[in-house]
Amino acid sequence: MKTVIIGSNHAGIAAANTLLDNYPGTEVVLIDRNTNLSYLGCGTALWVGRQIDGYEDLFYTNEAAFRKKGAKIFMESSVTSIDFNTKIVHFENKAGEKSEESYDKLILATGSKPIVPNIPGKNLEGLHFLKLFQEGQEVDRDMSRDDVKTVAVIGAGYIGVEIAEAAKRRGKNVLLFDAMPTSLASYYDPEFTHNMDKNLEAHGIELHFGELATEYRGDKRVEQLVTDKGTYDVDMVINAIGFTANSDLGKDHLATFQNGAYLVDNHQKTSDDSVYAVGDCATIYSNALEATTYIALATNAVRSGIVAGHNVGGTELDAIGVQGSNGISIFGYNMVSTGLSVAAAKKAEIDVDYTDFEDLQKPGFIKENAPVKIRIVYEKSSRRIVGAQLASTEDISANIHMFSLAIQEHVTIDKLKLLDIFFLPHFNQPYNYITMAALGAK
Ligand SMILES: Cc1cc2nc3c(=O)[nH]c(=O)nc-3n(C[C@H](O)[C@H](O)[C@H](O)COP(=O)(O)OP(=O)(O)OC[C@H]3O[C@@H](n4cnc5c(N)ncnc54)[C@H](O)[C@@H]3O)c2cc1C
Ligand SMILES: NC(=O)C1=CN([C@@H]2O[C@H](COP(=O)(O)OP(=O)(O)OC[C@H]3O[C@@H](n4cnc5c(N)ncnc54)[C@H](O)[C@@H]3O)[C@@H](O)[C@H]2O)C=CC1
Repeated sequence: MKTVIIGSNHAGIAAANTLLDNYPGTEVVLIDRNTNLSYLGCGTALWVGRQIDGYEDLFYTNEAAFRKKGAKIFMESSVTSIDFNTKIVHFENKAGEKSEESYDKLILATGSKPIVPNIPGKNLEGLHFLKLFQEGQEVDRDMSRDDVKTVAVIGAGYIGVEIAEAAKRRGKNVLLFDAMPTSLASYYDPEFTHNMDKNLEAHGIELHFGELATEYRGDKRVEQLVTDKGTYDVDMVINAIGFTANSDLGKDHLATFQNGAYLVDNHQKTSDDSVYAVGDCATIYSNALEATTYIALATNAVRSGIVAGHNVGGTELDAIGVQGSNGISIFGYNMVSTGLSVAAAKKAEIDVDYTDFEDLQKPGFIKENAPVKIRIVYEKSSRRIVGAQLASTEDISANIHMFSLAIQEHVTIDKLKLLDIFFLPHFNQPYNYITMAALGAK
């Protein structure tokens, strides 16, 4: 059997490795238009902000590794069209030479693309996006210019907040814009984002929330950013207002979601029996929403690639859905969340309650210690947990995995009240904040 995989980043790589490692004899062909594969975008801000020495270690595999496993791999080759009837993929390399590959099974792993603000001045120099490794390099180069003193970041989601920190660490004046009234509004409730906003301000980042960019102005290069509330002199702009699915190749043939992502079942199969879709170009099932949705995360890309790989290889494997668990660490302030915030639940018309608690991570007699804020969100009628948020300067990240499992397994808030949580003063308190928050639920 021959499988062609279009896109060899996180999702495509996971699917290819699953097939190559578990199904000897399977013919695998990978096609990608980029020069590199496996770039960990999460490292861009760390590298641009000089928190790590360089980008070299942000790649975890390469072309040679796939050749060694017996796969055919075509890099710098763009798939231009797919004939779904004859099962042939047409592609073109950078020299313009056209080729084709037939398939028995096709895995679409074409990922996502940044949403482009459609405002005047969008072709000026000094405007950036942050998706590809090469775009990270361009941002890094621009930040190295002495005449780039003020950087505007549009979008205070995960990419925006992380790159705002990086720009500040590079000594720039940083203006951070978002349409919403706080940073990270899609992931956390205001009681949490306000702390992050204070943290950003305390580190000198100028916040402009509830403000919409309307124009980039300049001669050749951007010189001003105009919003619905003011005009700002800037030397560089980084746009980070979210991703949308890159489904150009199959959107006329395959069923799609409202944002264009390929609709997939729990085997990652699309509406065409021979075609699978994985990662950022596909939908995902949310256990919190109990519905199909779109969540662009590398973690989901890898898991969906594994599921598709096994199903294509011949082993039935059901995806179990996700919670969209995520985390961020900015100037030492850590936030993690999973499932739905109260705001997200309201938007999805799920009637929820929540319980909050705040306490030190460890008993008061331990010197190295900091407060932790927790919110657990649960559905009013069923009392199932649908979300959790934690924030602290302590490393509270591992707590969120338990809440992810709780959402997946439909655990109620009441089940959490007497959960066996160990105590050791080096780590936590006997009256653990998870227990205390659960006990406080209405
Ligand atoms: C700056 C940044 C930081 C991030 N940080 C995190 C993080 O901390 N945690 C996390 O979970 N996620 C993070 N993400 C999100 C994560 O990177 C994506 O969810 C992930 O890359 C999705 O993987 P994918 O393989 O589905 O798609 P993509 O990474 O988008 O890869 C798609 C591939 O398809 C190829 N392709 C597309 N069209 C064609 C075509 N026509 N022909 C040939 N090839 C094609 C592309 O060249 C690309 O290599 C971050 C993203 C960015 C940009
Ligand atoms: N730590 C992590 O897990 C990371 C995850 N990622 C993922 O990569 C994807 C893309 O990241 P982001 O681009 O940061 O998307 P995002 O969805 O995290 O944030 C986009 C932000 O832009 C704002 N916005 C939307 N339209 C706007 C407009 N016209 N003007 C001003 N603001 C506007 C939104 O309110 C939102 O705060 C996301 O799925 C994200 O979860 C990215 C970086 C790190």
